[in-house]
Parts: sequence; C-alpha cells; structure tokens
Amino acid sequence: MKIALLGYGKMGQIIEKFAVERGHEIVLKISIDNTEDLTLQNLKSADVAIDFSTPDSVMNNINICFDAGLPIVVGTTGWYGKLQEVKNACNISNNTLLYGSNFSIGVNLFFKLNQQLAKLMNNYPAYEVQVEEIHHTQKLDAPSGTAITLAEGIVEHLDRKQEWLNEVIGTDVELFPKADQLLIESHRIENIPGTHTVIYSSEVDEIEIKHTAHSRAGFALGAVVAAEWLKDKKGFFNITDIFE
Ligand SMILES: NC(=O)C1=CN([C@@H]2O[C@H](COP(=O)(O)OP(=O)(O)OC[C@H]3O[C@@H](n4cnc5c(N)ncnc54)[C@H](O)[C@@H]3O)[C@@H](O)[C@H]2O)C=CC1
Ligand SMILES: O=C(O)C1=N[C@H](C(=O)O)C[C@H](O)C1
Repeated sequence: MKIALLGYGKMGQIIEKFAVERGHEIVLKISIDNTEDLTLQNLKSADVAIDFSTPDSVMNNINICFDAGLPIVVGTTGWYGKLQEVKNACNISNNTLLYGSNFSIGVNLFFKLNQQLAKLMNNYPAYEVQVEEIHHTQKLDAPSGTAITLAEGIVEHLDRKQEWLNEVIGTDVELFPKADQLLIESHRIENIPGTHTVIYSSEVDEIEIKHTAHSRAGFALGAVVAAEWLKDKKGFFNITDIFE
C-alpha cells in the first residue's frame, strides 16, 4: 500500500519503519515544517493516510482526507469531543475512517478485562474505583485517550459511576469527586511511553489491573495493521472492530 503519514514525530517515524518492513511505501510525510504539502493533489498518490499528529491539526487532516476520498487511520488523541461530528461527516460523504485511542493488542485486551471487572464490581459496593495514567512530559492532552476509553468502559458497566473527571497531578487544582463520579489521575513523567492502571480499593484490600507499554512499537505496528485491515472497507470504524 502507498501510505501518507500525517504527523512525522515520535509515532510517525516508528510507523514508517514497520510499514516499510511489511512491504508498504511511504509516499507523503507531513509535519509542522511542511504543512503546505498537504494538498489534494499530493494525497492522490496514497491508498491510505495514517494520522499521528496533534489535537489541533487532526480535524483539518481528517477533513482534507475526506475531500480527497482517502481512507484515514487516526491515532491522534485529544479530539474525541468532535467524534459524533466526524462520524456524521464520514458517513454523509461516503468516506472511510478508523480511529483508536490505543492501537496495541495488549491495551485492547486490557479494555475487555476492564469491562468485565466493572460488571463484576456491581455486586461489591465496598470498592471505590479510580483510573491512573502516566505519560511522558511532551504529551499535549490529558487525560490520555486510553484513559478515556477505560473510564467510558467503567461508566458503561459499573452502575454506581455516571461520569468521569480528570485531575492532572502537579497542578494546583485538586478535585473531590462525588460518589457517582470516576476520577482519572494524569501523571506526567519523563520518557514514559504509556502506563494505565485501574484500581478498586476497599478498607481491607485493593485490586489493580495495569498495562505498561515498554516502548511505542505496539502502538505503531497496530496502526499499520489497522491500515491494512481498512483496505477495501467503507465507513466509520473503531480499533475494537478489528478485534471482534
Ligand atoms: N492511538 C495510539 O495508539 C497512540 C496515539 N498517540 C497519539 O498520537 C499523537 C502523536 O503522538 P507523537 O508522535 O508522540 O507526537 P509528536 O509530538 O512526537 O509528533 C506529532 C507530529 O505532528 C506534527 N504536526 C504538527 N502540526 C501538524 C499539522 N498541522 N499537520 C501534520 N502534522 C503536524 C509534528 O510536526 C510532529 O511531527 C498524539 O495525539 C498521541 O496522543 C500516540 C501513541 C499511540
Ligand atoms: O501520547 C502518547 O504517547 C500516547 N497516547 C495515547 C493516549 O492518549 O492514550 C496512547 C498511548 O498511551 C501513548
């Protein structure tokens, strides 16, 4: 496949390595230094776009891919407030988009485990639940997309939680969640690729499930596999569709 990389930072560069290893060709690389090259004409040479850019640029990137009729895999996080708008635009214009807060196999298994545990915990009200995420200090968004997916999985399956709220540790703002609110704690520490923990705590003990990314390789390989899966498909997809 011929791939356009929208965003050529930490993730874009590892995705290039896996894509080339798997026999694909990178025909366009866009970063902050050459955004003028993101044109309908240049996108014509690609079969698929993979976006790992920034929360501020991703909407424009999605829209130009829709204008070009080019399928797009979106790994960028921090734009999920616009999800419904993008889904509608994708379907109305008969385009193709797959997005995911986390493309690694391990995290997608972790998502399922999180949902099962949340269901189980309906019978055990003595346990309070919290989500923690730790990422490198360059990360632009908080909470992480993965933490949002985990929190949404809990809110959907654990009756005593209705919504999530986010506290970024190290800022002055300290939150005091109500009983029906789920706290996501965000920590920023140098060089951490991504660690997510779901903690159920009672007076007498604690249950934790945790995913630790040792590197960005799992995310990058997953994005290339997602682009391969998307070939010849039409519509709006989530990474979980690949694992069904
Ligand atoms: N879904 C997943 O599995 C994962 C998602 N991510 C997300 O991917 C995104 C990128 O992460 P990193 O590569 O670590 O960030 P990064 O900061 O290393 O790279 C961002 C890239 O976007 C480029 N950029 C800035 N403005 C742009 C524009 N207007 N058009 C195109 N490119 C532009 C920058 O020049 C840079 O090359 C983040 O939102 C992050 O949360 C990161 C890892 C895994
Ligand atoms: O910005 C990152 O680095 C990551 N972002 C994704 C997220 O927001 O969940 C996925 C992964 O944790 C790395």
